[in-house]
Amino acid sequence: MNGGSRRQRYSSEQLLFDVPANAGAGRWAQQRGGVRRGDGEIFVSVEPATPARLCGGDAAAGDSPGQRQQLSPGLLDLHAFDTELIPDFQVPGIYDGAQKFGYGGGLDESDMRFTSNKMMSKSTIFPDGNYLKAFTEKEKAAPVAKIKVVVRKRPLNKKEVSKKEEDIVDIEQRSNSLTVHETKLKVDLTEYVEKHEFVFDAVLDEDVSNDEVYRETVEPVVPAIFNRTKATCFAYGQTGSGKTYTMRPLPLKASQDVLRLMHHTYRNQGFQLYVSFFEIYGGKLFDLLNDRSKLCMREDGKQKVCIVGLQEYRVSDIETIKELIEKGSATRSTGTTGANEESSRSHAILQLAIKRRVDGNDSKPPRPVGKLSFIDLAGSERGADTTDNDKQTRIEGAEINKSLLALKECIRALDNDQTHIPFRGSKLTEVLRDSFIGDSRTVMISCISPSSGSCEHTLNTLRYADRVKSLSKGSNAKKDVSLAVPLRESNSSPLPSVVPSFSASEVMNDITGRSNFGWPKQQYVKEQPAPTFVERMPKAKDAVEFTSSNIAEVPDIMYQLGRQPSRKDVTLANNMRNSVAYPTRRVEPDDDDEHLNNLLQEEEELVSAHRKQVEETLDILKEEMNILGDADQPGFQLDDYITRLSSMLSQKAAVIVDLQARLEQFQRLLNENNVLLYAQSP
Ligand SMILES: Nc1ncnc2c1ncn2[C@@H]1O[C@H](COP(=O)(O)OP(=O)(O)OP(=O)(O)O)[C@@H](O)[C@H]1O
Repeated sequence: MNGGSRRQRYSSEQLLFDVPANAGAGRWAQQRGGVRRGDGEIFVSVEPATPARLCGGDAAAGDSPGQRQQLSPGLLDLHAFDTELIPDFQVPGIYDGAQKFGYGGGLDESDMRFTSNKMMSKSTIFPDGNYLKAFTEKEKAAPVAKIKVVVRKRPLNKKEVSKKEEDIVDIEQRSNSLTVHETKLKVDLTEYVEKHEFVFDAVLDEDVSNDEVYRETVEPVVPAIFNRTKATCFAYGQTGSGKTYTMRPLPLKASQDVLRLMHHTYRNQGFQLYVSFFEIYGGKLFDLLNDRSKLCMREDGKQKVCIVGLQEYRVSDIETIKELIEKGSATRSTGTTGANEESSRSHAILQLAIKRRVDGNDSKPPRPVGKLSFIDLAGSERGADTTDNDKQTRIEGAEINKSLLALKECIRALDNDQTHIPFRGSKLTEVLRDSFIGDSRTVMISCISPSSGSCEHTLNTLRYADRVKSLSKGSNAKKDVSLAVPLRESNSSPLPSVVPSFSASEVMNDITGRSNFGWPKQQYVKEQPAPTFVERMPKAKDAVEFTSSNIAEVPDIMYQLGRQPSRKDVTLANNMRNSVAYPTRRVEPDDDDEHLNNLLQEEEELVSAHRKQVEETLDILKEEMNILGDADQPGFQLDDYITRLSSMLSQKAAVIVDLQARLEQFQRLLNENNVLLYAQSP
């Protein structure tokens, strides 16, 4: 049938299809017959003579073609059949076979959306959100990158639209790149747009569904957790950027795949699935599946982290998992921030653990095999969220910042195969310790808002993602390449009329402070981290005070000055790039550790200073109670009362000022570390 195509036999392949939940025989049979070939369409043939077996879930099995079968939700397992090979796309499946079996119909291509045209990677989304999917042994064994960084942009929300904020993020899915258009002001107050371009492993725009996010991120790592791999998927981004929206569906989808593999590919091999769900809030652990009971973290003799008291539920059906996830999510700590009414104040960690009972021995506990952890991080900017929130929120922010910094450090250390991994940097990384040692995979989903009002946070998120990406060995992640392009709008007066004409070398001089043409220096020098660039530069003692970005950006600076850089300018910039030595702060591999340690030490000192302040205040309070008591007594000495009260108030003020100074110092350090987070070289 359908001549002209090559034919391929999948005798040794086993293809597993998830049958959509509501795709009983009726639905399938009622579809219009046949599936046409072509780009993105499927064609399937099961030859009458080929033994094909349909089974799975509660579907009735039939062993020979021509036999009518009842399909119901579950798994459809097809093997040993022929199929036509269609260039670029093929799905060996059941549709024509189904006709032969007497279904009288297949699926029309309009009912199917293929998201991949890779051989043997087949996924179909039905309009109702159900899906048909096939895996092969080959697919299972496909290597998965150790660190994968994916960016997801959410749509503008109503609030942003009503404030007339613009979408400033362009996504180019085909090249996995995105551009942020940042509007800035020149010295003469005309606007210009600075473009920041990034490349990641995948970029997903606002139209991409949660199903597609799953396929791009977690799906490829699922088979690996049956093979001793520990995989971690986390979402990162400012509050309201869509972390929870993105993360929430992933565990359930992964569970479906895990169950499918357990019940089919690894049938009768003793694998079991366990679910746990907890949160880290203010440095403490709470079980989200056990009335938020407080948990303790302990290390055993082998330095393995155990969370004492954490309830793990053994699950074997998707409904139970769904209930558990819903229960845990409802228990999670949320609060309100300026950007999100239901903001996560904690890091929520949901773990799917695969264990194995060896030789059916029920007396021994099952052995841990692999684990998949989903982390919905609290908003990344919460530490800086000091304006419209209270003290408690700011303390939460400090804790969150610390854990994000520590998380980045751990990923970096892991990817460098460093022996020392700074797990102790935060509760989050301590908890994840066993997910990071051995054969591990990390998927980071950076969530960004497209709105102009969130530009700074978006850039910070992307820089963090870029940093994580650049940690990945062999990464060819393009760094934040910024280009300043004058706005062509009427209110932007063209700069050439107001600025003198400079050559690149003059601009270079200006950057180095030798001459500033009367213009404030900052106007020319963009804050522009260039993570690996400085590292690659040779060091020299007496080199001028350049930053890595200054030189790389000469042509950009020329643009800012309204000048089109000539080829000579660009060449000069390139030459400078290659020859000038950089004395900028070189970040040694252990610098981050040191910062982290400083931060932790400062934090300890702050807490003990606070404790001292409370004790001292209590003493003063007692004293105050005494003088108030005296005031009620006959013979009350007013002069004495005034002197003592004045002294006490001064003491109280001094103690508070002292604590305040320490707190400010700590906040500064946090902010610096935050800057480092985005700007450091690996
Ligand atoms: N891709 C998207 N498509 C449609 N709506 C989205 C998308 N991403 C987020 N939203 C909506 O935006 C709002 C904020 O999203 P969400 O709660 O996931 O943010 P968050 O990053 O988890 O915030 P926080 O850190 O404060 O918890 C929600 O109402 C959510 O439904």
